[in-house]
Amino acid sequence: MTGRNMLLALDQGTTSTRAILFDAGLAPVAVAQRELPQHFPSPGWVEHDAEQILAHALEVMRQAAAAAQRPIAGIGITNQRETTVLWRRDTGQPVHRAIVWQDRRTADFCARLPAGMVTERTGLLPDPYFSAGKLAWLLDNVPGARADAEAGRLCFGTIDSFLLFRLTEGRVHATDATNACRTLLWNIHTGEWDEELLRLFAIPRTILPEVRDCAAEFGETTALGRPLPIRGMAGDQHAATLGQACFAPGMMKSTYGTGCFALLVTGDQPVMSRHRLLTTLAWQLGGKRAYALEGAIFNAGSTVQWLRDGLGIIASAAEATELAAQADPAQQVHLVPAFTGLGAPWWDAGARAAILGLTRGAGRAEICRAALEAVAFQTEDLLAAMRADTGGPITTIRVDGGMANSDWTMQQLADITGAIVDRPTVTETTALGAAWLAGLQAGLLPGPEEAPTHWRLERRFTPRSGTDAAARHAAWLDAVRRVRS
Ligand SMILES: Nc1ncnc2c1ncn2[C@@H]1O[C@H](COP(=O)(O)OP(=O)(O)O)[C@@H](O)[C@H]1O
Ligand SMILES: O=P(O)(O)OC[C@H](O)CO
Repeated sequence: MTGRNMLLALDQGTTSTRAILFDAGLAPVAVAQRELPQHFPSPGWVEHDAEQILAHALEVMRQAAAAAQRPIAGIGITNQRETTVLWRRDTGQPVHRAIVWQDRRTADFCARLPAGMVTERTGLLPDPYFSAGKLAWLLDNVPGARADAEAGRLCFGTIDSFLLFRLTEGRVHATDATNACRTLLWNIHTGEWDEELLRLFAIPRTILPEVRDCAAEFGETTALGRPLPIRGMAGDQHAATLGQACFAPGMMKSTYGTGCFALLVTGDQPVMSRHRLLTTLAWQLGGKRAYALEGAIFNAGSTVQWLRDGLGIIASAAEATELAAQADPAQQVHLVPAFTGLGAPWWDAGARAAILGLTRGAGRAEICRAALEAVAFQTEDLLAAMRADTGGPITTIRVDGGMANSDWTMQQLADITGAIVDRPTVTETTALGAAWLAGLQAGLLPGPEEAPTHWRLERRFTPRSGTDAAARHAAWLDAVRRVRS
């Protein structure tokens, strides 16, 4: 970076909202965070209070920005994807709580959709995970919403779009292409809202945001006490791909937070998956789209949380690793973490979690090992699908997210997948990617075609021989077969 300006990233995630101030070398200098309350009004339903998200976003951005000793050249926003907000154009007030990506209320509706047509246009599957079904539910279930929407009185958006609207006091109703491509309403081939899909979901065009590049002038906010430009925007997994500097086809990042999201960059043409992966945007810059194959696993770190809070067999996430390392290698215990069904490549909403292979000799250590190993096995299932879709090997995985802190788990990941696992020095890659986008737009950083300056290796995990990886993975697949609905 040639200037000395700073960059502010806002990472609005499923369980927390974080702001990170980055210095001129893209090193984090200040962090502020708030946990986000979750609402579960019915089994399988998950909601967030969008006003509370805004309040937390303002609070953490103000805290982090207070540490800035130089001018802030731009704000980058990154967010939990698919989560759906519908709000009044005149006041900015949401008409209902946000419906979160994990929410399954539209499962029956989605099961009736024409899967081939939806996948061909969006690269996605007609699953309740995505926004369009949630938006249709809001229009049909909030009194007066459909009439107000048709009269142009409502706005739809994902969290990025809602925050932008409010940060700019209603002047800008926009989103970026990576968030748009997760709605099930945006055509990944044309890069536009798709008329056929709008008809299928009965969505009035007037409520949709304008779609911009990930690095663009999104408007100015005065919410931090001085005018600041918003210059970057991307869904969190796409921002993490940029933060991991996965700029070339064949590069892959895998984020192990609550869930796990693996993106393999495939280049400037979409690779349509034949193995139930998602075809998605990696980024859109300078009007040009880059594509990726994505595998989404719904439960990764959340399984460790369940061991701690549900079963109560560990006191901290770190203890799971300590116990796993002591487990009896002769015990063949498997934990299939299908707490909310199975994501890619199975897409089985009815599957439920199970622990299999227990004997009287099995205990806490073996269950912890099974929980951590499940992450490696599930990643291998995604990699197998990616290899089959692209016809090429995957040699290296760049990892991040809370669970990537577990050295033992990362070594298992290398052993099971046969790929090198690289962990960078900055594991806040989502925020890093958003800051990078803002820096790019501000003209302070080079584009993806030039050698990245913001990625440095912290630790490399190399696959070991003699670990019976193939036999262990085969036993895992047998366990998955048993929990399928
Ligand atoms: N040392 C560790 N070993 C295993 N899991 C861990 C460890 N540290 C954190 N985690 C898991 O990582 C998750 C938090 O990661 P984070 O990236 O902050 O998630 P998110 O952004 O989805 O909220 C938690 O679910 C936690 O159980
Ligand atoms: O909030 P995270 O980090 O769990 O990410 C959520 C994903 O974007 C959902 O698709």
